[in-house]
Amino acid sequence: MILKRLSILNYKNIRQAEVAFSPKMNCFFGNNGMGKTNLLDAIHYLSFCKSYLNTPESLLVTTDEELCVLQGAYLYEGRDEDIFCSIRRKSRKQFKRNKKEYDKLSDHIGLLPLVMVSPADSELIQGGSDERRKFLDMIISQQDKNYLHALIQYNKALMQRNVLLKNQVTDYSLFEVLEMQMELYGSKIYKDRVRLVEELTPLFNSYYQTICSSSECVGLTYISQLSDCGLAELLQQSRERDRYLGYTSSGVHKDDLEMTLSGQLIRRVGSQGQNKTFLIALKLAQFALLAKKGNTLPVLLLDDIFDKLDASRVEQIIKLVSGEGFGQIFITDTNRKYLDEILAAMDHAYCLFKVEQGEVCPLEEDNETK
Ligand SMILES: Nc1ncnc2c1ncn2[C@@H]1O[C@H](COP(=O)(O)OP(=O)(O)OP(=O)(O)O)[C@@H](O)[C@H]1O
Repeated sequence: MILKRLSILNYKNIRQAEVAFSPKMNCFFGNNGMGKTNLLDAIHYLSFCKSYLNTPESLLVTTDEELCVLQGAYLYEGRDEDIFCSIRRKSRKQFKRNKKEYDKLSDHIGLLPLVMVSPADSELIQGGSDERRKFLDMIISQQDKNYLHALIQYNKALMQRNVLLKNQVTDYSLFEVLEMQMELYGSKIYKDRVRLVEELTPLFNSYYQTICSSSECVGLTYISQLSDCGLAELLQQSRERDRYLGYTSSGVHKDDLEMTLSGQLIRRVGSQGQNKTFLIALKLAQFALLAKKGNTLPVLLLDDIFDKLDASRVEQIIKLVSGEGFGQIFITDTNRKYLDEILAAMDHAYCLFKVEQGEVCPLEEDNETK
């Protein structure tokens, strides 16, 4: 899958842009705060109907404007796909595929697979378990519509159970109905997450070892109460405690993905460069898995990935992304040095852009096919 052209009207600090991309490597450089991340975020929005940075919709529209429009022209395994999105302040957004509006935005998820690596990923290590669950859920949802459906239904039942708990309802038959639904959808979510972590781990280990060129030992372990007990039983057992707490304390919404370096939690022992390497390896593993299981290669967005990495790790990453196995790549950096190294190592077509004050300018002299 390839994003051929992107047009942007009033997305954050990008007031207007019409950009044609290379099917392979697209590099963007510019000073801090110029709009490089915003550009990648707009591409992310077209795949996931939301900002990667979880920016509220009202803050996506340029400060003094009312309407934001994103339009992407894609080539998907030989056929054209046009994706259109308009966001108006204080109004429902419109999302269309080939001029037809979606009934449900969830129908769009997975159509345009995409993996983004961003400085904001540090939250995966430093943040709460919800960040890590979202990461797993987002990968599986891109491959499996039933998973996204199960997640939506599980969360609905969970919210309803929490309302019963808050209102101190004691009619257990009402709990039973909701707990049956949570068991049904929760056990699918649990099994799919277990399988994902099993599949991701060897790929992740291999990328980590390649990038750090040493034998630092890293690990991923999925932690769930469901590994010892069925969810219906857990929920029934915890009803009294949950009524006291006012929320549901057991279930797949409490699961976690443990991330370790040399057997210790990486958030406690990892250096900034080790954390960054860990996250890049994890995202490349995600890419490899989506590429293997899907019908098309995902788009890869690499936002400012070289900061904090030593020269040898940078060299390994440059080798990886300029080699085979990837499709279309968008990469940003504050200076051209690393981007030029990537372009020098490649034998494919590429585009190079300068991003300045929200304007995306192609550099004609570099815009050649080798
Ligand atoms: N809704 C908005 N309207 C106008 N400008 C906005 C809006 N939201 C964010 N911005 C501006 O976008 C700029 C940030 O852009 P972005 O994060 O893309 O920078 P960047 O080029 O990636 O920088 P860095 O190299 O520091 O990561 C900031 O100047 C911010 O004020």
